Amino acid sequence: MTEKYILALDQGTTSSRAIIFDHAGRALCQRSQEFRQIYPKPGWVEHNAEDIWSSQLNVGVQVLQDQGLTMSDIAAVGITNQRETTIVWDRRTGAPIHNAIVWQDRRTAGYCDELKRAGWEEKIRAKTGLVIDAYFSGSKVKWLLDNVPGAREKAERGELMFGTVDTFLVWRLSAGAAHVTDFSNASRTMLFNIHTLEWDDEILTEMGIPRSMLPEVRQSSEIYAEIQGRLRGANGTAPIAGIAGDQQAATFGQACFDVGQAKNTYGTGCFLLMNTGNKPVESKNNLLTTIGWGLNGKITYCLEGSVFVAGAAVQYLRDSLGIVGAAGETEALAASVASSGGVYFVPAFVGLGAPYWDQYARGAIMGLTRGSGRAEIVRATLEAVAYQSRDLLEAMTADSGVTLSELRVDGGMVANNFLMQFQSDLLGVAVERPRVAETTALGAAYLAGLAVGYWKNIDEIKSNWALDKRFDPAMDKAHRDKAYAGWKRAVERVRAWEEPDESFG
Ligand SMILES: Nc1ncnc2c1ncn2[C@@H]1O[C@H](COP(=O)(O)OP(=O)(O)O)[C@@H](O)[C@H]1O
Ligand SMILES: O=P(O)(O)OC[C@H](O)CO
Repeated sequence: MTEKYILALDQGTTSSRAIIFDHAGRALCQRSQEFRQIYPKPGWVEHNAEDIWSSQLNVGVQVLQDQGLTMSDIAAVGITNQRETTIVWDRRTGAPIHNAIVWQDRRTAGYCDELKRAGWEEKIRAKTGLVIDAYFSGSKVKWLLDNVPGAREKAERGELMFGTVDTFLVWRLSAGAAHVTDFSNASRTMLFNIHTLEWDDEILTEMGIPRSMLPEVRQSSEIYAEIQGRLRGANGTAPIAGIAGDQQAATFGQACFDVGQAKNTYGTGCFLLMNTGNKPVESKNNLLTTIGWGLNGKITYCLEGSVFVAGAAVQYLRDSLGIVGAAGETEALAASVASSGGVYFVPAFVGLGAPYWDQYARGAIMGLTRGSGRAEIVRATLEAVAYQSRDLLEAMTADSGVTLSELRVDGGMVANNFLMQFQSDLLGVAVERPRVAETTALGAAYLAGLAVGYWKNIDEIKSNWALDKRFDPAMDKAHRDKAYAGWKRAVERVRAWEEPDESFG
């Protein structure tokens, strides 16, 4: 039999990627395509769902061509995606009724405040594992139904479909054969009960969201549908057999299968997830309880800390301030000075996520003196990513009782050795960067491959994990605690800055 491969489609916030993996978990070939970010108003972030679709399809087709393969050489396709981002489309035409509302979008902050005032906080946390925040899909669906002319009536007539990006892609890739999502993505909607594993009627009623719009929720590793259309090829097709939100997929790709194992992903945002096993752990420290994956009829839960802006702050230096030409330049610039000279950058462009959950915080660069130059600001930007991750790890340790001996890392920013060393210094914990940095795509590939027997079990996968570089802490505790105390002061200065917008429209 000729060798088969797994195709992973990784639809991220800033780019769509496709990667072909072999049985050893090696990436043979990859393609990526950036697409447009749309900022219609301050605090609003949208994507054109057709850009998401066309960029994802293009890279899928290209990566097969690059390797001289067709779908018939692929054992299974795995899908992983930016989470929470909300798309509503017409069931009959397949056309989205509006741009996708991106996870970072804050337009529903006012409605979330209303929910809090109405006393929903405890109930939402108990049912969904989440805090009430504009981050999650539920309030975004409500906004679309309330604001797109005719949408609510159509939804009530069963003519509209809702999906996170995984759902939309599977719907399109299967030519409308499957309207599905997996447990990990459903757990990010604020509409899903993570204990009963069902959409929650009480929350749906409160938000006025008809159940008929919602996808069927399935395991993260099973056959959902077959690839159709342009990606299919003439000689046959392959099943879509894995779906997981990108952070959960990365946790799987990092082989964090044991309770207490954790990974931190440094992409547009930063996401620290710890495997807590088959029982949900309720956070006392403002983390989220979320579903890692559903596999072989069992749910694995995670605690998650989500930071909205990490690499996006580097993009801001490049695209808005123009003080670096490329993200990679930040490493040498940051290392060119011994410290940030007391400069702190709190990149709260869209408020603050865990553990602060402040929808109205806004960004600031502070501690500036006449000596604060480009290098200091660049260094403060990278340091901010590490400080935010320390915020998450402290909460995680308090909630789980687990003191990590090492932290597995991945995402676009881990190429930055300065950041990785500073992270280790600041945490006092070793930071381990694996050889395959594309662990998100790898996780989706593993989930798809497990469903079709390409890999036998997770033990086979565990042995694929290999270390690229380990960063050991080299900063003394007094120094690290002083630097971190400065960060905490800086965060206090930016909180509750923006005036709440009561208009919700
Ligand atoms: N060498 C680097 N140093 C610092 N930041 C980087 C570096 N390379 C990439 N980045 C940042 O990482 C992010 C891209 O990471 P990626 O994991 O691809 O993100 P996403 O999946 O969210 O689209 C961008 O925000 C970019 O600014
Ligand atoms: O696209 P990423 O990698 O920034 O991930 C986005 C997260 O899934 C948002 O929750």
